[in-house]
Amino acid sequence: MAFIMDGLDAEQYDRTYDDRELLRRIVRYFRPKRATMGLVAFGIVAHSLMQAALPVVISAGLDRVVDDRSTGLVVALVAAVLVAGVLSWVFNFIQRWYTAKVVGDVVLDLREDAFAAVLERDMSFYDENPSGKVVSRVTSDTEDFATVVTLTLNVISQVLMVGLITALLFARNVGLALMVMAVVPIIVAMALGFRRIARDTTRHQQRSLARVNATLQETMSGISVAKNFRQEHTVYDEFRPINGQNYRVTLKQGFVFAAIFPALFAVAGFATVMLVHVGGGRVLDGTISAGDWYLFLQSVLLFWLPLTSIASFWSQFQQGLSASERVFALIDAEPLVVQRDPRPVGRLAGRIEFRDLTFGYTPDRPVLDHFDLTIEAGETIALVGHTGAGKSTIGRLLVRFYEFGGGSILIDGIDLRTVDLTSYRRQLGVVPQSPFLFSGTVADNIRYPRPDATDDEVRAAAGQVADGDWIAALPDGLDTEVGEHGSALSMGQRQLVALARLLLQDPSIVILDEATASVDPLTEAQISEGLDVALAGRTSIVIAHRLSTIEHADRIIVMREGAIVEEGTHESLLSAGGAYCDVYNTYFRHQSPDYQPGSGFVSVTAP
Ligand SMILES: Nc1ncnc2c1ncn2[C@@H]1O[C@H](COP(=O)(O)OP(=O)(O)OP(=O)(O)O)[C@@H](O)[C@H]1O
Repeated sequence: MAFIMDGLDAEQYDRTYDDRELLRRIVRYFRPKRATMGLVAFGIVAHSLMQAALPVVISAGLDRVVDDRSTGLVVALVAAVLVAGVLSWVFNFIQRWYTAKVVGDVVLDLREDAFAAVLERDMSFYDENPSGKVVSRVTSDTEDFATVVTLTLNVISQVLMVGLITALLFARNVGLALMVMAVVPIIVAMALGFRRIARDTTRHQQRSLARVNATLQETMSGISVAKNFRQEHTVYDEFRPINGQNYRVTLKQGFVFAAIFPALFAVAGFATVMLVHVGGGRVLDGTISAGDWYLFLQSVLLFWLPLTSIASFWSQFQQGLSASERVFALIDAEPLVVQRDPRPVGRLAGRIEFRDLTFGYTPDRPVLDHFDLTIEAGETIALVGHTGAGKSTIGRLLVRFYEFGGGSILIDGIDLRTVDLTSYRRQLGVVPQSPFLFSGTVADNIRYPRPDATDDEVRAAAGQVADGDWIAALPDGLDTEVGEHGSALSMGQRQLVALARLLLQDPSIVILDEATASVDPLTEAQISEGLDVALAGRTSIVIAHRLSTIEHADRIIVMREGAIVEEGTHESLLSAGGAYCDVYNTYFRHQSPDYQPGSGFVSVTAP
């Protein structure tokens, strides 16, 4: 059986709440909806009363008709049944209408809270939790939570009905009523026994569905790569076992749930048979009237149905409960990046110090180990080194996407752990290798860091990048729609938009991961010009991939395996013949204007 559960372990941030804690959290969402809940309660009580009244009216009518066979009595009985039926319908409608309203409102709130929590999570959270799984929590799990609520309200109504019928049965005939009651403990015991197993299978089912979602999501985001390499069949082969697992887990859940109803109905059916037998005998020997016998048989039907649904309710209730548990776990996930005593920062000069910094994405694999680096305000440094050396990691720690283990980062002498992240990040301009553009126009994207910027300010920022020449090449200028993720623009154009966005933001510190993708010489020149303007007067950390950047940098930092192995200017490092020369030969040599294939190597003389 173990293979069915492969990969369905709890996620790291999953919590297990006890039922009371969970219910307390759920109730908190309902408190503001008291007025509507009042209407629901009214509908429940009135509907239950009407339901219970029907067999009483008919039973009393039957006894009278037996004694007095008048047509008027039959007509009155029909009218009474009709009125009770219509009222029962109206109250049922009120109950369900307002239940739908309350549930809708609560799901709305819960989903907003879950989404707000998703936005708050650190980047490390997204490393560990594929976006598809997170999406499942915000969508289908909040939906399942709604089921809990609808079910709970139905069950309250059912309990009320069972209470009324029980009182009625005892009032009519204690002996028969006791016979009916004898079966109740058996049904309750069966339901309770079923409770735990239902919750476990349900939790597995939800996790496996989240796995399906995560796989689909990943496939969709990488579909162009898969098609490029003609790997559709591999993607399909990976999806099949995950989908198959969901099938098996869902089937198991179905079997578990399917077992409970027949078992409960068998017990209830047995009790009804006994009642027909004993009740019929009593009518024959004149101990009870035919009306009473009818009342018992009808009431018992009204009694079993809610009771069996209360019992089976546990299964679905558990399903919703484990869904809400997952949503609350998402909302409650502890942030790893914690700002102690955060204080807003004013305009920063931009002096950055990494002191004895230690960090690893996983605790057992440090990427930076006792790392030291000081960058002066306004200085431009170029980080170079082979792939995986830790260059991007430095930028990510500076943005505070991840929490570091030891040491400190100081900005203008202030410990980064004590700054208010909103005011700090406003002064950080981050340009990733492949700039992300949101759907909308070029102007919308430039305006992104400062939504209040005027059209003139947006135009001015765009005009500062390479004198604005690039705008003329866009079909509708700044009003050009960029398409999903900027797909309607070329890579070079996206970078130019990102630079204009940076200028509008006017940060003190820039972290720029230079694009590796090559662009045409004209765009290359425009980007180069744009960079000169964008970086001027700001502290800049450039993960450099372009020769012109390293040539213009104030200082080049050469990294290897998370440590600085060399630093200096382009000329000084070239003449030193050390690690930089090796990096130069690999990445930058061919970008020289005098480059001839197989030429331009500098000799590496130092180790
Ligand atoms: N999100 C992550 N989770 C786990 N390990 C990571 C993560 N990101 C990077 N790493 C690891 O950390 C190390 C440093 O990565 P980093 O991205 O900083 O290198 P880099 O020098 O910027 O490389 P590149 O030039 O290829 O971007 C690498 O060994 C990488 O595998």
